Amino acid sequence: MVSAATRRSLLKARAMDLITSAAILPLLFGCVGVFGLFKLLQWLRMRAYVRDAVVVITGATSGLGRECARVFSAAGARLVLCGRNAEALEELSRELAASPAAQVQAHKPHTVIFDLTDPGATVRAAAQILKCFGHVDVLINNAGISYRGTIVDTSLDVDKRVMETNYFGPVALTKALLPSMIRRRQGHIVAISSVQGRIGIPFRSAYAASKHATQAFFDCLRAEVEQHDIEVTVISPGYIHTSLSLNAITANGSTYGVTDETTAQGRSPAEVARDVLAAVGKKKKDVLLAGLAPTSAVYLRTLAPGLFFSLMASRARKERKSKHC
Ligand SMILES: NC(=O)C1=CN([C@@H]2O[C@H](COP(=O)(O)OP(=O)(O)OC[C@H]3O[C@@H](n4cnc5c(N)ncnc54)[C@H](OP(=O)(O)O)[C@@H]3O)[C@@H](O)[C@H]2O)C=CC1
Ligand SMILES: CCCCCCCCCCCCCCCC(=O)OCC(=O)COP(=O)(O)O
Repeated sequence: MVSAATRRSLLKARAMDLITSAAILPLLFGCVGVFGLFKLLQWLRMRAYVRDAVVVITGATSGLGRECARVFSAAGARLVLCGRNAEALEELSRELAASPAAQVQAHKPHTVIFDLTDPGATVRAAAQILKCFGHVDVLINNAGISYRGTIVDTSLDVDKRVMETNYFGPVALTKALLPSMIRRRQGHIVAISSVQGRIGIPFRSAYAASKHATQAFFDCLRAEVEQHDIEVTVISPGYIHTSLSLNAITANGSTYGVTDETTAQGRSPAEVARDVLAAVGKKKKDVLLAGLAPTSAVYLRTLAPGLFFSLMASRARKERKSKHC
């Protein structure tokens, strides 16, 4: 014999089952569907923004720049590849022209060779860049060098070289291309900065200073060119597995020539390049592409500066001991 109370609770359970299957599940699928649709539309809009856009990439001969070239080419962009090594640029240009994406869209990349530390050459290069397709839609200021050394031992020439490459070069190129963007009321300027544009870590003074200057300049630019419908994106990655540490310069200006463990363990440049494409496609203003520790360090610098400075001092002591400097 089943009691009335048990029958009632059985009925209740059946009703709950019905509601779950009749309301919750369709609601859940609906939400997933709407989210999927939103993501698809976002992806389509991003693709449309980049397809056929004239994209200029500095430092395209290596690392992140080369991967950005591959990713933007696959997305259908018309590329102007910049660097100092003509042979490396031509090789990349041939590779991209032969890729399946180029077979469909037939955009052969242009190459422009110049050294960012030479302001005259940079201004002449800007004129050459504008001649390639008649205008620039997206400028990716990616080229850069890093540095390792103690401040006390570093010659001022080294500080200047890092600033010229990472700051004055991109600033000169941006200023030279900006008037044409303003006339067209269209354009997008990207600066590849670094986590070190947000925090200063020991033995990276010149590099961190150049990246802090980059962050500040492009933040000011964003505010000034908003009235002309020009977008500005600053991207601050953490470690990436590239030749950055190998090519870094030391206190006396010589090449460091070592791939640090932090660099070797960094993210793949192809993955970061896809994040750059997404940031551009979504017209993001400021993007920090870093893991938990560097991201926490950035917040700590603002919220608990005293603690951050103690951590950096202890990092300096440890590094000095391990490198006897
Ligand atoms: N790797 C990392 O851990 C991180 C890198 N970044 C940033 O990413 C950007 C790309 O660096 P990454 O790919 O890692 O390093 P790479 O050393 O692999 O590439 C640097 C690129 O910059 C170019 N370059 C250097 N100096 C000049 C110059 N004077 N004139 C013109 N081009 C120059 C190089 O060209 P050439 O072949 O002629 O030397 C090369 O193409 C840099 O701005 C760097 O600060 C940011 C965060 C982390
Ligand atoms: C989980 C809680 C952690 C609390 C915070 C602890 C503080 C940890 C300090 C982390 C410092 C991160 C430094 C990251 C530097 C970086 O990513 O730089 C990117 C580059 O530009 C690399 O250039 P480099 O020439 O230095 O290789």
